[in-house]
Amino acid sequence: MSESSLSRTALRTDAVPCAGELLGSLARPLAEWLPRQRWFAGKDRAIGGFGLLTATWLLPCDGPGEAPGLLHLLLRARHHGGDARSADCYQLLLGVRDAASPPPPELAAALIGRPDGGPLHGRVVYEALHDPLLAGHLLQRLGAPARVGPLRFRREPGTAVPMGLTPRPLAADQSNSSVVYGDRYILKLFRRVEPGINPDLELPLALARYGSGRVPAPTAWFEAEAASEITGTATAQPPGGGSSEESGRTAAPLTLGVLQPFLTGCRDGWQLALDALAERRDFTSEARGLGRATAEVHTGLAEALPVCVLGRDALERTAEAMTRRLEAAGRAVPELRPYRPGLRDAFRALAELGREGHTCPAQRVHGDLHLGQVLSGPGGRWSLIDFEGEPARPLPERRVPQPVVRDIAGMLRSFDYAACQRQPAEPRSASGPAGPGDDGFARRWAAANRDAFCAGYAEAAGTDPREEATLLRAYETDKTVYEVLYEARHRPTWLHVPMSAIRRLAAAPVHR
Ligand SMILES: Nc1ncnc2c1ncn2[C@@H]1O[C@H](COP(=O)(O)OP(=O)(O)O)[C@@H](O)[C@H]1O
Ligand SMILES: O=P(O)(O)O[C@H]1O[C@H](CO)[C@@H](O[C@H]2O[C@H](CO)[C@@H](O)[C@H](O)[C@H]2O)[C@H](O)[C@H]1O
Repeated sequence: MSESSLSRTALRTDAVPCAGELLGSLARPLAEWLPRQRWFAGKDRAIGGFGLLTATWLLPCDGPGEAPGLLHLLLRARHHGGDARSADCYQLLLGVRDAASPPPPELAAALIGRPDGGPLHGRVVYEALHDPLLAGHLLQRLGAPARVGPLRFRREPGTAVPMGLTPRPLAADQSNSSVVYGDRYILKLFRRVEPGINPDLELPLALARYGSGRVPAPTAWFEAEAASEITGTATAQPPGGGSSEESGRTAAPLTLGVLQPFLTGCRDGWQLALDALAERRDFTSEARGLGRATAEVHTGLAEALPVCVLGRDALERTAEAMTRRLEAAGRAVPELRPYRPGLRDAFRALAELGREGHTCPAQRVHGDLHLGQVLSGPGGRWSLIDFEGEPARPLPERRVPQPVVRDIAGMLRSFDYAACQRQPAEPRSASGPAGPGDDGFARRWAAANRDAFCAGYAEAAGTDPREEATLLRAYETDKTVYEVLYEARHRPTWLHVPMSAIRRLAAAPVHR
């Protein structure tokens, strides 16, 4: 969470009595469990303390032997040595059972721990989404718009949510957590949350209301209300942690989860691309269709949401921001440092474009488009999902209108990523994917699909992104820098994938 949004976030611990003690009893198990979660952003630093923003019983846990309780928490995890303003805010849904009737063995992997003292003493807490009883209860809540303490459950008018669908948590390696209900709906629970509507609700809702058939339309969602008053504070430290004081106000509600139809019979673009590569099969017809689908979504977003034009100042500021991201990534990833001078040229050329009087239309975009974010359904029809944007960027930044080439650059990078996968005939490396130089086929395959994607985009949009070479180059460079940081943090054995593109981009002259 950014400093400014954090300081505006008020505390709402009124929904649960003894919130401070509650947090105190959870601090130790959470300090061990949180850093192991894929969606936890602060893996590189120890947790220094927690602050509770809201705590809400969605199902009370009343006494020994009772049915499981469902406890909703929004808490801040402060990094060791950092202050409250550098803390991230996370959403947790905890199952709570009496230790005398603990969760059944099939929930063993979902166990978080046994709180020591406080109101949860003698209880077992675990990931609620893995418990069919509790995941089912959440669906009921989504089907019946209501307020529960600081939480508000909402449903799109004219929709209904069927009850009794069997839940299963999605096993995918995700930035958030999802549950599929009876293969009919999928609920995405956002993990690291910030004040403001999440673009993964805002954009699909706007597109669906506009009439786009390229996105699953949100059926229901829930959010934490903006609190106008500071109602209290509760902090707790894990073992060895320091102290923190928190206070503030918030203006915007936080989007916490979105329910949307589950698209059955689909495969994601990443799997399809890898299959095509493994079978040495042409993929250009699919890539062309994907370009068309992307252009249609862009047209819908431009119709449904505000657009603007980036002039000299805005293009210069964009180039500066890209340069700052490059410098920051260079500080974090030493491998990137030698290539910075060549990469900066791409950003300089963008600023120069602005100074020469060029302008560029900007609008809301997907923000993190890649082959894993597109699903191919019956007849090969593409749908786009996950409009959250790059999870590491502050939410206000993700909601700013941008040139459409940002998404195009993302997808072009993805074809390059796919081409870095080792061919099945070769032994699979335990240390991540191979390099793009493995064979000429993969390199040609990526180039052909990058072209086909742009051609498809041009067919539907009427403008060919390849004609905006300076813009595209700057955005592709910026995306690759982001990927370097992402891989260094999350999948170090994949770091060489964006690094091979960095070498190419840094060496190739920038043509204007
Ligand atoms: N509406 C949907 N229908 C079918 N599968 C979906 C749908 N939405 C998401 N998925 C599946 O769930 C996975 C994770 O969803 P995503 O929105 O990308 O989550 P995250 O932001 O956590 O990465 C996707 O890769 C896709 O396989
Ligand atoms: O899908 P997410 O919203 O979690 O996006 C993040 O993770 C992606 C990886 O899962 C990452 O994408 C990068 O790897 C992909 C292959 O796994 C590749 O297709 C993309 O082009 C590449 O950027 C994405 O950057 C990150 O934000």
